[in-house]
Amino acid sequence: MKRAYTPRTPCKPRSNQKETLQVYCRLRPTLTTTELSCVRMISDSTVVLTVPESAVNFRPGSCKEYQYTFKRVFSESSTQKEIFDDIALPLVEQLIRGRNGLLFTYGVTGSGKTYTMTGGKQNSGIMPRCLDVLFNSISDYQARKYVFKPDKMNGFEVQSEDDAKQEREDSVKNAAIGKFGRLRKKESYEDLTSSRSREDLKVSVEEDNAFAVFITYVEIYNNNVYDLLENLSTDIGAKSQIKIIREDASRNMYVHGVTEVEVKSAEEAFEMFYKGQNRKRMAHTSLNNESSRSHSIFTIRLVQAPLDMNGETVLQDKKFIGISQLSLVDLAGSERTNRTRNQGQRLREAGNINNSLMTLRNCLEILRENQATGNVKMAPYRDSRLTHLFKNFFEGEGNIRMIVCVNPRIEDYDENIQVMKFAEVSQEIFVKPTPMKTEVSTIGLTPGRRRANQAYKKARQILEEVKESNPPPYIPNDAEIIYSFEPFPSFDNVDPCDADYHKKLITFLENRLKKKEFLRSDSLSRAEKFRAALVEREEMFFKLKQDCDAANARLEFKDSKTKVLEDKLVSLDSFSTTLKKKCEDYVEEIQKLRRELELRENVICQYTIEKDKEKQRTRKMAAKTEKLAKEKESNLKEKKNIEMQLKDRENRLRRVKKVLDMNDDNVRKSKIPRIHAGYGSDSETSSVSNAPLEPAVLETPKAAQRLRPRTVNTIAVSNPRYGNKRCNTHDQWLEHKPAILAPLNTVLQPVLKKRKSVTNITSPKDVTKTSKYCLITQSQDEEGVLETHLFKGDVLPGPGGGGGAQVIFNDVETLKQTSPTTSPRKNLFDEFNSSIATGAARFV
Ligand SMILES: Nc1ncnc2c1ncn2[C@@H]1O[C@H](COP(=O)(O)OP(=O)(O)OP(=O)(O)O)[C@@H](O)[C@H]1O
Repeated sequence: MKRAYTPRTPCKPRSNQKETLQVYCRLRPTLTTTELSCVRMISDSTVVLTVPESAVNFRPGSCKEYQYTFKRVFSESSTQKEIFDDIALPLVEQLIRGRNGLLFTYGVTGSGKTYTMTGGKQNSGIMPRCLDVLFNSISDYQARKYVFKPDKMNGFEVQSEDDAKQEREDSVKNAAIGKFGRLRKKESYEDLTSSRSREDLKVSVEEDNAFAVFITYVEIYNNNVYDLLENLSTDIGAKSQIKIIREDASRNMYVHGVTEVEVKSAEEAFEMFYKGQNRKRMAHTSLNNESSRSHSIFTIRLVQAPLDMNGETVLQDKKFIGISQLSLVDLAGSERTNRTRNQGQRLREAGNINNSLMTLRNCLEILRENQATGNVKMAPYRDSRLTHLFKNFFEGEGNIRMIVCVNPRIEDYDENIQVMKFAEVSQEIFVKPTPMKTEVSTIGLTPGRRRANQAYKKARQILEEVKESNPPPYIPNDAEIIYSFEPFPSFDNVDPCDADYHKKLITFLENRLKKKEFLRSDSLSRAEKFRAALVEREEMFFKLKQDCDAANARLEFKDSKTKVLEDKLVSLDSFSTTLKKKCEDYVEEIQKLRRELELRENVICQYTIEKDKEKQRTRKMAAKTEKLAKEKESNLKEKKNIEMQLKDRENRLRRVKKVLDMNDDNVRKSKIPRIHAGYGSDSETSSVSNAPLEPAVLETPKAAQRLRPRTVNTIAVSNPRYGNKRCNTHDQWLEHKPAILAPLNTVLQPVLKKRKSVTNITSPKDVTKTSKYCLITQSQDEEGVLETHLFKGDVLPGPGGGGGAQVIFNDVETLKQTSPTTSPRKNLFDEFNSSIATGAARFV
């Protein structure tokens, strides 16, 4: 076997504290048992590569082998647990002790880098196991969320409990709004966490410190840094921003503006990891179904700070904060493009991956050379984001470990050779450990204060629970446990002459003495403080007792006052009840009255309506009355006219009478029958009633004919002027009148000796046998005025001598009487009747 490359013995570290970069090799199992392998493990730390025929440097006939030595080589059958225990667990311990660590997997594509770093469901990789161990160790000593807060400049601040509480409440509200979405169900997080294999290991921690864990997850893709935990806007197609790498105040490199998530459990951290993993750029290539196209960097940052002297809250001083980080880097696989036959984007990605890996190799080579030769050649860290970000680690700060993953199949030989060479050389680089910032002794606080505080709280709780128990409860005194010293180192199998052991023992005893001294002085000062506090409490107690007595006296006084007030309250209560009752009665009464009022209002309303109607009727009546009054007035005027005419005629008649009187004698001789008829006005009536009437004698028929129909609206009386010469006592009168005639008695009746009254003429003989005819009609107008007409005429033989008769009317008389049913006229009517009666007596 020919050694192609003999690793140089690592350069002597300049200081004892320095360590070399540790490189491990892991062989991936072949897919099938028949698959040919070109890698062979010959010891725990050595592998041998056999040049296959397909290799570039294969020379026929020669069988070349290359041997490489690493810190440790893990065979194909090595478990994830073995890998973790050996490689990552020390890094977690160092993380808890405050030292930085960097672990990266390196190798050809498909060689098992992601598998080693993340693993699967049943075989958790390094990352979940690191989280498990970390949280197993610090879970009892975690600070409340947001007590430690990133200052956005790669550092942390410590917040007061109140501020942290406020921020917790705010974050709950923001989470409710749902801006920062949780993982989608379809993602594999739940599947992976539900039944994943967990680490039970625990590392001892500084109990008087409070811890908080923050995680970041970034990827370097095409030489750009992207934040995989960034809270992207909900807009469709929103892309994460390119982040830049900056140097902090302590000259450490960090990704500026990266999302740092505080996690309180491994599950929470794991959930965040898978959230980022879903965004990570993966692709299907001919060599790996799920090939990482970017370098992913998952960083766990552990922040710790001492508790205050009471062991209760974190010391509010930034300078005591200790920050350590463990970066787990899953590098993208190196690949030869002619083998992968990548094109387009995949080809560009491959180019970038290879470039950054090349830069990593260059930087480490220059670093190694510088350390070996003392040169100060500048390593091209800035050529790649990957080397730029971990510059501090490569320059010696922090612990670096590398796992070289090897797929032993012969197709990967050429690339594996390059990887092996680089990995072996990298082992020669030295790194120096970073000391933890916070040392207990520098703070000057009593160790064990967290436990002391817990014991104190426990004792108080016991006292609270059994306050009045007699005898007092037993309170366990944990002081010994709290302040106990570390046990003496074992003396078994110790060589008494071993100088190293002596040295260790002396150091141990010195530390123990120092601690004892510290505890004693601390105890004395505490005792002093306690005594002072006791005196102060005693004084306070005395003062409080006095206050209490005074308060008791006041209380008694107030009690008696209260009693008086209570009695008053009782009487007021009963009074109030009575008033309430009355009030209820009143309310009832009011309701009753209201109902009544409503009824009355309804009646009034109805009455008003009727009144309005009545008014309208009255108005109509008034109009009618007015109309009637006008009519009456016009009638009166007419009546007056008629009276005037009558008077005028009477005057004329009187003059005629005078003429007649003068020929009285002649008249008597003429034996003309006299007709007693009396009609006249009121004035005539009065004259009739005052003096006896003279019979009217018509000298000739012509004089009688001059009499015209006359209208009289006063009581009729017998008037001699109306005597008709033809109406002598020998004339046979036919009185034709209605069956029902208003009782006129003698008023309209001419005193006819021979008279025949009929209501209906049935035969002409009724007429021919008479010489005079009188037709009586009656009618009554609206005002109740009764008009009686008498149409008089002579009966003459009918023309031709056929035995018929004809009546020639030659006189008409009209009598108007007021209806006796109308009250104002009734008196007049009575007067008329009585006057008629008087007058009639005289005619007959
Ligand atoms: N030690 C192992 N035991 C069992 N299976 C393994 C082992 N290592 C890798 N594998 C399997 O090999 C396949 C490729 O592994 P992985 O994805 O981890 O490769 P990779 O180096 O990350 O590739 P790339 O660089 O392309 O991302 C996966 O299916 C993985 O399960």
